This record gives sequence, C-alpha cells and structure tokens, in this order.
Amino acid sequence: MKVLSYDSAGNKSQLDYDNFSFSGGEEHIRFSPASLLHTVKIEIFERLNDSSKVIRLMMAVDALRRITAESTAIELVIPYFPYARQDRVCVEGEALGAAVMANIINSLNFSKVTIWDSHSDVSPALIHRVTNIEQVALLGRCEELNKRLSVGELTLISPDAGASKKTLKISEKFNGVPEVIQAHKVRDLKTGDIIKTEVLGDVKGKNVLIADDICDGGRTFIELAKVLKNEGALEVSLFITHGIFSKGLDVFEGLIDHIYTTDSFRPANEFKSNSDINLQIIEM
Ligand SMILES: O=P(O)(O)OC[C@H]1O[C@@H](O)[C@H](O)[C@@H]1O
Repeated sequence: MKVLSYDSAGNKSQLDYDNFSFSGGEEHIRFSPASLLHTVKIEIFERLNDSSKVIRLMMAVDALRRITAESTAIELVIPYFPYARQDRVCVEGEALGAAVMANIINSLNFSKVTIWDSHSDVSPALIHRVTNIEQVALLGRCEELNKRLSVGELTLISPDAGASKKTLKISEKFNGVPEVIQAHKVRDLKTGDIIKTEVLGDVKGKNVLIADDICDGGRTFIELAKVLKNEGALEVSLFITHGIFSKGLDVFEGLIDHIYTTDSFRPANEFKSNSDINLQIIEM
C-alpha cells in the first residue's frame, strides 16, 4: 500500500507507516502524526488482491482520520476491484459479492475512488464518487499493441457478451480498423465450468487478440484459443487488464502466443515469466 500526502501547494510526498501483524494474523498500522501536519489531501494506492489487504486498508483509513483535520480529503486508487465478478445473483441463495465489497469501500467515505476496467457497469454504479478507467484508456499505455491494432495487424476477439462493449470501444478508437469477432461462452451457473465455446466469425489465416478484463484460472481463454487455432487462426494473443493467472502461465503453452497485461493485480516484478509465452506487463 502506497500512501501519498499533498500539502496546500500541491507538493507530494510518500508517507511512511509501520505495519505488522500479530502472530494470530491481526493487522496493526501506525502513521506518524508529525508527517501529516501540512497535509490537505491523501491518496492511497493499493492492489486489493487479497482479503487481508482490505482489513489493512480499513485500519489505515481509521488511523489517518484520527490524526488529520476533518477537511482532509482521502482518495483511493484500487486498480483491481475485488468481487466485481459477483455482480448478480445467478442462483438463489448466493451473496451479491460486488455489493458487499462496495459497501465496505463506501463506509470509508473516500472523496474519490478510482478503479480500472470494471468487470461490468454494476460496481461503478455501487461505489460512491468512483472513476472507472476503461480498458481502451489503459491500452493507450502500450505502444506495441496500439501500433499493431492501428495498422490492422490484429483482429479483436470478444470472448463473451460481457466483453463485447469494451472490444467495440477499442475498435472505435482506431476508427474500426481492427475487425471485431464475437465469441460465445456458456458456463454452468452452479460450478462455473465452461460448457461451450464458439466463435461467431471467420478467423482463418488471421492474427487475433482476445481482449477481456480478468484472466483468473484461464479456462475461458484456453478453451477459446483451442477453438481459434482449430478454425485456422495464426497468432493468438491476449490483452487482459487484471492478470490474476491463478493457475500460472504454463497452462497457456502452445495455445496463447503473446500476453499483454497491466500491473493492476500484482507488481510487474512478481509475474513469473514463461519462456514460451511472450509476456508484456504494461506498468502504470
Ligand atoms: O476463465 P477464467 O480466467 O478463470 O476467468 C476469467 C473470465 O471470467 C469472467 O468473469 C472474466 O471477465 C473472464 O471472461
């Protein structure tokens, strides 16, 4: 967690803090009141990729509010908004995870919350004072990908209905030059298993780029890459905002040739590279 403080002249400095957990796992955090004397605004940047970080964030805000003036604005940047995929009740009896997480964030009363490439429109609608930086804007940071898309070297693949709006926006950025082909995925709502994947267009002889928000275990992209290669696609690449890669990168071997992802979920130096996959981390 990176904490920045701003004085009234807009000068920025990084705030140090002590942080440890008790042997039973409970978090402890302490800021130096002296370092906050001239602070008018605080900005917290955190990759919320595990639950203990949520507690640490809550502790940090509590500590900061105790030693700053009431007028001090506290802003939050959480590139990866956790639980965003649980944005509807698919089967009766489930929790609405996105709302649970949004309620926690809202309870901390931030002046502004920034997230990147929200999974759907639901989380931005639930979080107060939120800015969602769309995938098409993040793409601006990747020179290579911009170039390849602008010259029509890649055909965009939207892996499911949820991703199609985002993929079309990327194509529109380049005046429709990259062709967009829609794919269709059916999941078992109870187990999350993928039952069916089909590509609704001709990919023969084309270099394709699958664009989506999250790659977790990678099943969506493994199944899709198999179909794409079977139907004659040449290079199959992946542009993913949030690279969780919970099953590692080896699972894509022989199927995905190139992966572009941002450092939203983990810092760039923590990605385990795979010699067979050309992995490019877009550092923000
Ligand atoms: O197939 P894995 O990588 O586990 O899950 C990622 C997919 O699940 C969706 O919600 C994401 O938007 C993406 O399409």
